[in-house]
Amino acid sequence: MPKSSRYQKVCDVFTNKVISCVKHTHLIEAVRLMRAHNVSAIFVQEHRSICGIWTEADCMKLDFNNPQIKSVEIASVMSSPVISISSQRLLSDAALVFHQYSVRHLLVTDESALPCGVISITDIVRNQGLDHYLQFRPVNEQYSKNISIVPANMGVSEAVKLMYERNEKVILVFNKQQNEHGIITQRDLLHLIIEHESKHFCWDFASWPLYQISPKNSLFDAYRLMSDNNVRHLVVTDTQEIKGVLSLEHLINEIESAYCSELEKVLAQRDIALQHSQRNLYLANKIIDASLDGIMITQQDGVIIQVNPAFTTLTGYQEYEVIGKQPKILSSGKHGKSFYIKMWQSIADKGVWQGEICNRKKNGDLYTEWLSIIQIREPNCSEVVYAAIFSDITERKNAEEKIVQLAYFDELTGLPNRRLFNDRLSMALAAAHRNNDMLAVMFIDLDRFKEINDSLGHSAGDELLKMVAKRLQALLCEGDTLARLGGDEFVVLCEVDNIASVISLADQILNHLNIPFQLEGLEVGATASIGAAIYPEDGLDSETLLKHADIAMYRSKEIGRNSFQLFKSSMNARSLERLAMMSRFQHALENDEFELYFQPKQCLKTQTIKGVEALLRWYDPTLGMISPAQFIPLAEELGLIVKLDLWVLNNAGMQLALWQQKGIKAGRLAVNVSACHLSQGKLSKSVEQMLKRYNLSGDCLEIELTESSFISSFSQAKKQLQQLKKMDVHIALDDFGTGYSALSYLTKLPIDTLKIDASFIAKIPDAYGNSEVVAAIIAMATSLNLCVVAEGVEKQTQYNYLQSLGCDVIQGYYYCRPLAQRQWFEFYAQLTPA
Ligand SMILES: Nc1nc2c(ncn2[C@@H]2O[C@@H]3COP(=O)(O)O[C@H]4[C@@H](O)[C@H](n5cnc6c(=O)[nH]c(N)nc65)O[C@@H]4COP(=O)(O)O[C@H]3[C@H]2O)c(=O)[nH]1
Repeated sequence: MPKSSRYQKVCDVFTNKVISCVKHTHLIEAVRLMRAHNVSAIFVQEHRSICGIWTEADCMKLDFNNPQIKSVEIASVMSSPVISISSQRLLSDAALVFHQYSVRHLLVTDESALPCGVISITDIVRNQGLDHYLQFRPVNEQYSKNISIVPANMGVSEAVKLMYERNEKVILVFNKQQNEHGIITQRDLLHLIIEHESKHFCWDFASWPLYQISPKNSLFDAYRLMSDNNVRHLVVTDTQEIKGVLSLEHLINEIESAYCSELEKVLAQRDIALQHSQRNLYLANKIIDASLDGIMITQQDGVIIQVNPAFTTLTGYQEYEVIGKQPKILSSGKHGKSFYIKMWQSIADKGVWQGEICNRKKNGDLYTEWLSIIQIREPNCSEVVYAAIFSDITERKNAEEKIVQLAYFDELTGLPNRRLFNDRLSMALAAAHRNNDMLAVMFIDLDRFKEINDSLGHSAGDELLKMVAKRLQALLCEGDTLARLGGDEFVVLCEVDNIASVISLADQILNHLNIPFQLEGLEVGATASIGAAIYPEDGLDSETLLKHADIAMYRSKEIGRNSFQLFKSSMNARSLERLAMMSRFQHALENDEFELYFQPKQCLKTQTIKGVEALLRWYDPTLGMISPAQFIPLAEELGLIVKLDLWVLNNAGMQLALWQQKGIKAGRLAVNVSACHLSQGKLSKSVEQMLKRYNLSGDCLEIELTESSFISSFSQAKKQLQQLKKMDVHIALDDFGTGYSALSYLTKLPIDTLKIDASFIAKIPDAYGNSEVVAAIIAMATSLNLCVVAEGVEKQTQYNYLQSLGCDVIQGYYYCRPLAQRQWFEFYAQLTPA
């Protein structure tokens, strides 16, 4: 079908005139009506509705010999029922109806189904624009060749009968007298009804002269000739000889067949398109069903018309629960009106909206979805539908938040971490610079946190850090930042008006931390060392301020902890010293700059020497003599403590071998071993190798450990100590009384000796309870069959008192200071005169 007419409707081409008569109308009246309106069909009505149709072609069925033909009632010759078509249907649909019912006229009905006109097959064909098609068809192929020619004097009824029998729509009449041909058509038969009585012969009804056309002409020429002369038949003549008749019907048939073949093509294409779209629809539905994204389709008024299975999975609503409802069923109430106004504005402007939205599931849970809403305009109509496609991104959002949390916050305390602190510090510095403000950066480091952690376990340590964070936070003002930089290190950033307020804040912090914490049913005290640096006095940039606050904090530690220090420029030198020591220490270990000193111990009962403790000394050519109290923590920090232990063990072994050679019998040599060495499970192996290397028995060696060695991994420590005992090595518990003094260790671990910390000995004898503590320790150790050594005995009074308590051994300046090797040999020589 030509493209232009593809969407033409019946109402575009029909004749909006319905000529009708009632059932009892006589034929003659009906024919008069038809002629008056120049129509080829008349409708018959009964009770105001159309019940039949009578057309020119129906004339053929009449008996013209019937003298009553004029008064035949139309109802007896009409065709019924009448086929109708809506004026809004496409012409292509009308063509199908013509075809289906083999009729040439259809009654056209309006939107209220009332008759409003007629459409004939000719109307359709004329409107199909197939003129070009007629131009390429010669008359030769189309006309009726066996046309009857009857004599002029033949009775007209006879001629009609002949036409009916031969199924011819025209008949030629030859008038011999005039040597002229005339023609009678179906339309002429209508005249016959009217003039039935006055005319009897064919020639009386025939039209002449005839319009002629050559078989070589095109059908288009024939069509023009017919339209120009308002005739419907042409006689086909070839060199004056009549070959047949070409009627408008032939042209129409020709056009019709072309039209039908076009129509078939179009229908075939439509079938393919339909199959295609059905397949597309099938695939689309499959995809929608299989989609992991939730899909919801709504009408223009928002009513939900389709959802997919993923919608149910994500929202919890079954299909039947939402179809026909509005999408607000999912609303979380978290977005204001303006959110939805913007969303719909975007859809109206761009046809699409994408974004995050918080909705509510059927079970009430809130979830965040990534939603795309697409406006879809339905083809060939103004209807709009909306497709909402969404995925649940709650987990992703949570993960993102978690990432931000992890990136900027300390997981344990929830405080800002170093990164966030640095950001805030930079911003605060920029603002302080603009407004000439003063800022304080305060480093807070818990004292002896490691011991708490080691003795009570990591989870208790974590709990303590959380409680400390809470206490610190409670002391700060809004706008101040408290961050945890790691371990037991906290840092505060606050805007201050003067130095006094910094000192006051530090005091408050120290006081609040001094209040004991309740940790796993125990009261645990915590102190802190605090250092602060002030902007702009102590530094203009983050790095300098942090460094100076750190140095001040270290100074607090050095002066005895639980204190606060403001940065002073002189501190810088000390910190540089520490740095220098760090790099020197590594060098010292590699270059054997360490030396063992020996401090003998005395048995109080026999007044004789009872063992020796090996004490490490470091003499650096530039830094001078450095105390183990300084470099042991440094070695721990640098991860070199085990290496240092091995150096000591090896040198102790070397000494013992030498002493044996020299015949020195001073009892066991005690060696201090780090907690780390024991907890790594390497100590017994190290000792075994050393004893083997110097061919020594374990009995000549004592290992001094502090309580912290057992706490981090008790079972590991126990195993190690049992191994040492198997080698006959003695074990001493050092600094007893300073740690947690958990008595259970004394019974569960194979400990031989208990060393009372010098801090107790320094205070005895006194009236403040220290004497009682020492007395109790000695009594307990005796009852557990442990040897007791009192450390740091300097005075005669201490000596006497310890003796009165039945203490086994003393160690301290009172008996002997730690001695270098040569001095030690001399000391020993004095004890045993030759
Ligand atoms: N005021 C006073 N002090 C006295 C007296 N008698 C002894 N001392 C000192 O007390 C400390 C005793 O050693 P410690 O308690 O094991 O305490 C030791 C020990 O824990 C550690 N240490 C020393 N040598 C080593 C070692 O080779 N390895 C390890 N891991 N630690 C060591 O360093 C700590 C300090 O060692 P030093 O400075 O040598 O200090 C030694 C010693 O010189 C006295 O009458 N009065």
